[in-house]
Amino acid sequence: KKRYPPGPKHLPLLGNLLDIPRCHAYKKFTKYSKELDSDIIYVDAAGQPIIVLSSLKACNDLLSKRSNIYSDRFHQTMSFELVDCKRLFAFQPYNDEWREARRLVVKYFTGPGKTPINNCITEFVRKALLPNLLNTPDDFFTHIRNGIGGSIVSLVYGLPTQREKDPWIALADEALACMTSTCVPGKYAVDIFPFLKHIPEWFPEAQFQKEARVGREIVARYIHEPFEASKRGMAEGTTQPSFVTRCLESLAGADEQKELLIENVSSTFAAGGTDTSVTAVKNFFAVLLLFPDIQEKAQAEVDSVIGSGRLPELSDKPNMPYLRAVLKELLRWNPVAPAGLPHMTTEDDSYKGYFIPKGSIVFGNTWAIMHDESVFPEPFNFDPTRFLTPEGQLKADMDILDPETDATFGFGRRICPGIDFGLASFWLSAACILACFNIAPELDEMGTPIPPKFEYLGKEIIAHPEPFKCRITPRSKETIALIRAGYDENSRYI
Ligand code: HEM
Repeated sequence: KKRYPPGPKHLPLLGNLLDIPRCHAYKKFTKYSKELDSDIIYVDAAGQPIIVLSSLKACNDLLSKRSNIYSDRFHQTMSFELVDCKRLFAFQPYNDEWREARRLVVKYFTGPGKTPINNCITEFVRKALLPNLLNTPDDFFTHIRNGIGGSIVSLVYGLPTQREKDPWIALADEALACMTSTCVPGKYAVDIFPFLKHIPEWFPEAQFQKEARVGREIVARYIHEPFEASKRGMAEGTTQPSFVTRCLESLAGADEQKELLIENVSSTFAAGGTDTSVTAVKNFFAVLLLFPDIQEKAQAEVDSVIGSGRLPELSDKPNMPYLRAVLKELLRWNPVAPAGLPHMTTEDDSYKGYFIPKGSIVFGNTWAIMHDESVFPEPFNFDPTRFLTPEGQLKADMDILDPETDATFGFGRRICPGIDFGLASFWLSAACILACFNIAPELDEMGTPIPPKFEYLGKEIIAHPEPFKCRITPRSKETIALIRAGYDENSRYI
């Protein structure tokens, strides 16, 4: 008899389907893992095996070291078929089409030659994020989206981007919301019982069909329209050099198949980076509000490194260990993608004597890994010093797990290809915000600070905070002048 990993008791047919919550499922998985004292657990979703790995070692052993059989994606009827995300390589099975897409990304976005990426991030922070925060601070959620998301869209498509309310970013936003909310495992009955996809939209309880139709239309527009606009701009000479223009030039005379590939890679890359990086920066605002002492200490470090008369640059990063530790702690304390993106096995396997069937959905439970008290004592406390030596330098030999490199960005062959981009935009935004602004709680009519409240609904793959309020004020006249000098107020465009 096959010995499956330990798991909660399950019902016949339904298995643990009724035990898996629709929100924050990773927390329930963490609880099971603790109760069963095992870093590998087995959950049965109406016959669909789910393996949850709750230690970095188990994730590395399986998702990384055996990534030849752990790199497939779960075929979710809702997102993959009904919303038609199958064109996006993040959702694609582990096959030649995915490999070809991934090769293009690696060629253009990773390794040496990242200067265009860094320049683009710097430009968007200085010409969009900072001026917008200065001019209309209450809309900071939108500004983060426009500043961070805009840099990715611009880098990929080279289209002129508006400093505020850019229509391409708005379209990307809408499409992302559809993608991330429809690919949550266990959320839709049609993912468990695929025959439900044949139910018509007018049928009672077929709300998912309406959601799928709306999502399908937006995702199709998002994949196609910016790509076509970029091609048009290339012909008219109005597009800046970008991933799309470079690919099309190097594949001159490319056939329709190759164009579809470039379109797929562009939209996936732009989508993969936007929500994640934007969420990390929103979480940074939350931390500044919650821990004013940390804000003060990080500001002191930034000031001491940049002196006066300039803004932080990416090259300052090695000289700001405290800020780096704050950002590591933020990625640990509140992971952007707490359960990562599920992988799937393509062959039977065994681990620690347990049988793992082919076709299992495999989660690397980042939340559990980052809140393991044996690795991070008092894991729910926000404490950047856990990454620092007593002298205030970053621990060199990271005897402790490093959230910048471990788990946060996934595992194995599917690991996030936007790590460099994500970390650079996160760091530069944080350093510039600290250099230019004080972030404080809102005041009530009596002038008393309102204690900040944060809510994470946990309904999607990315754990974004619900909108919250804060007071963002420039730190000095000098910072106002520096921000104003960095962009052209008379132009709508960046
Ligand atoms: C804080 C920032 C970010 C975080 C936390 C993050 C996290 C992740 C995670 C957990 C995965 C799943 C990996 C796996 O399956 O094991 C992923 C995949 C991916 N990410 Fe990121 N990411 C970030 C930024 C970015 C950026 C900036 C880009 C692009 C500009 C990007 C593009 C992608 C793509 C295309 C995939 C799909 C890879 C594939 O399936 O082959 N990400 N990311």
